[in-house]
Amino acid sequence: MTQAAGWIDTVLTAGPAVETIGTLGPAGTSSEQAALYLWADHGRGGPPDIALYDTYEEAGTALRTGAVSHVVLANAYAAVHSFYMDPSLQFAGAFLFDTPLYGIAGSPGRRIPDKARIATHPAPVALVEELLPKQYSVAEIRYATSTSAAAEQARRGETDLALTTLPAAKANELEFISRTRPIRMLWSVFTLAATES
Ligand SMILES: O=C(O)C(=O)C[C@]1(C(=O)O)C=C[C@@H](O)C=C1
Repeated sequence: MTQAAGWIDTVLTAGPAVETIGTLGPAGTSSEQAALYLWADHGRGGPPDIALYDTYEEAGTALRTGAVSHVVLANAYAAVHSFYMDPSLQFAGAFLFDTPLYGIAGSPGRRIPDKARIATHPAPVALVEELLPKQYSVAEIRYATSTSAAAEQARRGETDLALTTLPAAKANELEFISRTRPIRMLWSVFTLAATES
């Protein structure tokens, strides 16, 4: 079933201009794609100004210190509560946006053991069981800070495989060995809370 992407807009349109968007990197994450979508609809125009951080917490710090005007984060992120609870931050809106395709990928030509070490971000870990071809089983799950960081682990040979996105697989010259699918995801956008004068 397909569903159109759509917006819950509280202050995105009326609030501060979307000047710079901070989110989770490195390049190739779902978050980067979500930030590009946010920029396309609400950015100030011109080339996308997107700052990628190793963690969502670092993106939050960049928002609090004024290095970025907005942060976008996946609602599947376990610590999303820390953004909702922080009185210095303001929920600006949310949008439904499918992630890029996720699948299990490895370096072409590299032997995959029957029991494989697999890198993944914690949020989509259930997709490992869902997508791993039946001839393989999991020897070890190694958690990474993002789907792109997971792909980097597989490229460096620290794991046999990674659960990652299509853009991150391409950037790290990995090849999918499983079927792929997107994740229907709600994304939250935060700005700095307006200060009382
Ligand atoms: O690692 C990424 O690509 C992300 O953008 C993060 C993230 C998440 O934290 O939930 C985003 C959506 C998916 O559920 C999996 C991972």
